[in-house]
Amino acid sequence: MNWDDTTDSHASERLVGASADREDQAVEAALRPKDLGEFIGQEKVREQLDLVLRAARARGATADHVLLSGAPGLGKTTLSMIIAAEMGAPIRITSGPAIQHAGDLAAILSSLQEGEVLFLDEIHRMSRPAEEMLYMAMEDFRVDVIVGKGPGATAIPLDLPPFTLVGATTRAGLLPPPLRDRFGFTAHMEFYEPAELERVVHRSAHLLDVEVDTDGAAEIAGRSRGTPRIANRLLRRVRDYAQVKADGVITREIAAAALAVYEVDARGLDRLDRAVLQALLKLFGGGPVGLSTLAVAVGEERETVEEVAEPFLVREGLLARTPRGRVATPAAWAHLGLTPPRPASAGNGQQDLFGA
Ligand SMILES: Nc1ncnc2c1ncn2[C@@H]1O[C@H](COP(=O)(O)OP(=O)(O)OP(=O)(O)O)[C@@H](O)[C@H]1O
Ligand SMILES: [Mg+2]
Repeated sequence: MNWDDTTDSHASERLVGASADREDQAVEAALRPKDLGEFIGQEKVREQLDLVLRAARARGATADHVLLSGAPGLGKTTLSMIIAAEMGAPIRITSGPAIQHAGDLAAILSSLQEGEVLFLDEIHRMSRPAEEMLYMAMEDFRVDVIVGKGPGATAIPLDLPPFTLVGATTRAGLLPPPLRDRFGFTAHMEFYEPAELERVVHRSAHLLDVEVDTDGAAEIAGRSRGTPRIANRLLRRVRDYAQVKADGVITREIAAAALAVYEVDARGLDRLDRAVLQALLKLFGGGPVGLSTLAVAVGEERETVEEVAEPFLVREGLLARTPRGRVATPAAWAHLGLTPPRPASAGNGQQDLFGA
């Protein structure tokens, strides 16, 4: 069992989880931007990638290998498809966990057409032997196919047509340096600004034939945790609400009322996030408190608190991880509408109790 699995299973139950759930998978294809021009935000990545692809096209060459890193739902799969589309090349899609043996990879590589894009999702979860085969394939467009077993085994070199590997990972830090170094271009995807997510909401609303006004889109964007996938998911839930409870048009009021039903607050925190903050503030005076204690207080596993709730709370500046434990920031008190206790050093009577 590894952390990825724990996190994914919890995350996919949440409306604000960043991993794709079944419904996302069904509708995402329809919402994916098809070319770089349609791809919203990530200005630097887009500009750089545009140059890489244009130059390759001008040379009539296959594009360099591209590594895309970034949190779930930020557009890695989407970009890989855009790369293929921009190069006018077919795309083959597979993932690290699907390649357990070097032979699996050899079979895929040897069937690629010239110029084809091979999208390798979750590349950090590939097996070691497959990874080593990939080094040679990326660098020399060649693999050694091992035939036979034991002392009689021989390596038969096989030339591959030039192809473009697009690797995606949520954890660039887990990639071995020799693999990372073999990518000609590495793009790190950042979380999106609210204004960019607003554009995502407007674009998706248009594709889904839903009417949303400026404030309505802003309200959804503000609760989407910097993540287009979450923006699209919240939009679908708000659309349902607008259809059932109103005239179908998404305004700020409708968006806020709908997301209140789903317990996603104005900053995109859900019930678990708020439970963690509330325990930290109300039971432990804002901390510091140990992770295990905090987890028991909210009735969750340690890993769930650490992997599912905390990253966003930390990113939002609501919670800090310190060597002495978890500590709430002033912003956390403000967000829950609570008043922080006065610090002991300000002299609030405790000194007298325990002093000489
Ligand atoms: N820049 C963008 N502009 C518009 N929509 C986007 C953008 N990036 C992502 N999306 C939308 O968000 C959804 C999720 O994107 P995508 O599947 O590419 O994320 P991912 O990074 O591959 O996630 P994972 O790590 O879970 O595989 C897609 O349906 C896509 O429509
Ligand atoms: Mg993906």
